[in-house]
Amino acid sequence: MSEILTMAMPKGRIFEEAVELLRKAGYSLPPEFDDSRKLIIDVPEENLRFILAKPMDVATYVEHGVADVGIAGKDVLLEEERDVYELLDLKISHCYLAVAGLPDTKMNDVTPRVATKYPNVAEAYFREQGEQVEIIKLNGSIELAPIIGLSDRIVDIVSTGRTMRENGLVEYERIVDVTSRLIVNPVSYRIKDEQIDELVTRLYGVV
Ligand SMILES: Nc1ncnc2c1ncn2[C@@H]1O[C@H](COP(=O)(O)OP(=O)(O)OP(=O)(O)O)[C@@H](O)[C@H]1O
Ligand SMILES: O=P(O)(O)OC[C@H]1O[C@H](OP(=O)(O)OP(=O)(O)O)[C@H](O)[C@@H]1O
Repeated sequence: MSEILTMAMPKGRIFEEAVELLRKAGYSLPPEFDDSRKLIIDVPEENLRFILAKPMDVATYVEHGVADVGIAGKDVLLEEERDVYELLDLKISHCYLAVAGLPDTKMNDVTPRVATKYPNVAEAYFREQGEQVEIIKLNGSIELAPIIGLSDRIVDIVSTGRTMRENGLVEYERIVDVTSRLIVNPVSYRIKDEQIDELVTRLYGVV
């Protein structure tokens, strides 16, 4: 009998797609996955335990080994740089990170300000461009920042482009494409290699 594998799942918009993918891969997940406020869901028939975390925290649980594997957006992995291995591109929750701002505006020459939920990604991007900027960390509604005069630019997720459009912003540069990834704790990968390989194989077959 193999050990229980603990998987950290991101609550929010990735969750539904991730559950659908796991079901496609043949995992039988109970109705609790469709409508519940539970943060831990055990599925003993599959030898799986699911923990439901904030998307930005998934890699933290996996790095610390309280979850063996997890599903996280590439945006989170780039921002957090956690000590985890990326095993598979699940090709769900497609979007990209971009620099945006009000149309036909230049960055302030003296103190260009960039608002974002992704301070590390933004910092690294502008450093590579040779531009020194002040990063302003926000937790959401990032598109507000240039409209209200808090920043010259934003670095944020774009999917359909609707939020930018409806708030009168334009895209200046595309930074990186984002999809969700299956990640693993390096120690778990050694100890529970057979179970994890099976998970990867089954998911690989349906992505
Ligand atoms: N508009 C989008 N379309 C598709 N995928 C997105 C979009 N926005 C974010 N994502 C992806 O989904 C992940 C989780 O986004 P979600 O909005 O559910 O979480 P969050 O914004 O961190 O949570 P919260 O809004 O509760 O603070 C992101 O890390 C990213 O990979
Ligand atoms: O291109 P679109 O399809 O419009 O999607 C992009 C929007 O989605 C995300 O916001 P979210 O809904 O997570 O809101 P928040 O940033 O305020 O949390 C992202 O931060 C953008 O604002």
